Amino acid sequence: MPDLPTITDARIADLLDRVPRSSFVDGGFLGGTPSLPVTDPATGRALVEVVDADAAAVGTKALDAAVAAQDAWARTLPRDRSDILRRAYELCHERADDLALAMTLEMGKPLAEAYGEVTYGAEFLRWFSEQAVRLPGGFRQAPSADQAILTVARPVGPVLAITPWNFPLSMGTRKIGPALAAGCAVVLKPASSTPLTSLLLMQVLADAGVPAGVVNCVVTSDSKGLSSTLLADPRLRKVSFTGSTPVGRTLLAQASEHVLRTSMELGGNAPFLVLPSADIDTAVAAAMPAKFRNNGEACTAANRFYVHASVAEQFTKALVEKASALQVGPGIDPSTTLGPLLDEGAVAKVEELVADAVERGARVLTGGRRPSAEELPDGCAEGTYYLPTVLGDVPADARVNREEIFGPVAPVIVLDDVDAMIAAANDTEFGLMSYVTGADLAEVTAAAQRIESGMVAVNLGVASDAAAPFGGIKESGLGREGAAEGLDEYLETTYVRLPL
Ligand SMILES: NC(=O)c1ccc[n+]([C@@H]2O[C@H](COP(=O)([O-])OP(=O)(O)OC[C@H]3O[C@@H](n4cnc5c(N)ncnc54)[C@H](O)[C@@H]3O)[C@@H](O)[C@H]2O)c1
Ligand SMILES: O=CCCC(=O)O
Repeated sequence: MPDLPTITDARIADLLDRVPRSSFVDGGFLGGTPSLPVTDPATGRALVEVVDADAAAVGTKALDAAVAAQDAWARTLPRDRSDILRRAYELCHERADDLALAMTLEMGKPLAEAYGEVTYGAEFLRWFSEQAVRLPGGFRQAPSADQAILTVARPVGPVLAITPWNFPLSMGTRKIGPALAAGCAVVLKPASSTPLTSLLLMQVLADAGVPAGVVNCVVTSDSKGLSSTLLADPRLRKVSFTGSTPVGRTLLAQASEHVLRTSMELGGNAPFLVLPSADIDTAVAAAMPAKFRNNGEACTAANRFYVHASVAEQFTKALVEKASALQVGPGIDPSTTLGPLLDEGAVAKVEELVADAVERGARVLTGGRRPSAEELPDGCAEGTYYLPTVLGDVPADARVNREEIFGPVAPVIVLDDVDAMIAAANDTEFGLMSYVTGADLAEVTAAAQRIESGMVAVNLGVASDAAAPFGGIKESGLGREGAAEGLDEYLETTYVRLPL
């Protein structure tokens, strides 16, 4: 990680002056009058306004462009698609300062983490540039005849990619990378609260040589209008969604009309297990990013800590110590390690969940409130901050055990039996991420295999990797992103039978 740059008002003004402010369709940014504010959660002030696209009209225009570009892109040599993706990866790194600052400004993550996301997000472009020239396919002899079975991978066709605000760059590249590698054209719809990073990504892709129409980006506050228009259009062949489970459910229902391929990366409720054999330093070192990375606003965030009674006191004490040492402030300040939450609604939800837990008997061990204006740097009083929080004695019926907190709150539940810890971990409709910490390999492996989730991190707080299949089971989603599995989501298999 390079030293973080000093962010001055002039630097922010320069970026905001250059960042595109409207939808990107058929190779160009559209005109229009900006009216949709993008707010800085660190100060509560509007950064810029962007053009709020008419969902049906601009959505259809974007799909027209994607459909027109689809065949030629599918026929573009895999080597050429690979080279373009590779160039886009390089450009993301060359433009890391702009991309990172845009993310910190529009959603609040600390600048160091925003640079981390540039690396992570760009990696999907590099990984899939390498996969573009390794499309699957096969040739085998039919067992009962002198005939052959040939399988050929083909792109599914135009894709609608819908992304959330919490990882504005990587959630886009995790879809666009494999889609372009497979030969699919894309209409991206970013969250309306964080359009700037996606618009900068459009510039990256265009400058890398992605032809007009192959990637389009519709910025609109009317997400329902956009999805209902495009999902009703039979030319669209796939929807890839990252966001909350309720919205995913709606999109799955809409996608059934034209029997679309779907990929669903949905909500989580990750359990974090501290087993009897856990080394406390290792467990806490994993717990900190598992809980507080991205201000606690990650689908993978540890939502519930099930700690074995034999290590509970030591673990909780160490977690409280580390959590209370986090530096709350605006993401652009290099000393900040916990930035503001997205908006007032996000803080209100966290307050509500903490109040519910406390009413039911939980104890606030640190935090448990918003910081006062005096505890924040000048100019940040209107920002949407919440102190890093650890709750003890959290009862099983508290809402924090069931609902995604999406904020910097760690509920600790002490249990004296490993079976009970695993049963509690699995007592949720979600199954995205889980964390297991322990030094006894047999104990850890047994627990990891019994937890119902698409991903398990052992003695680690982050498992995300472009080379790994990311995704959930149960109501956390369908399909995988990243790795070879991530490319398969954008391919259809055609089977050809041949005489030998
Ligand atoms: N599994 C994953 O990989 C993953 C990654 C990041 C976030 N998430 C989840 O996303 C949620 C937080 O993100 P969010 O608040 O932006 O989620 P969200 O579901 O509210 O919104 C996600 C995206 O869907 C759009 N949207 C909302 N309603 C829509 C509709 N009816 N039709 C079409 N689009 C619609 C939004 O504008 C946004 O672009 C959390 O639940 C988090 O766990 C999951
Ligand atoms: O918010 C969920 C995505 C987090 C990640 O990809 O690491």
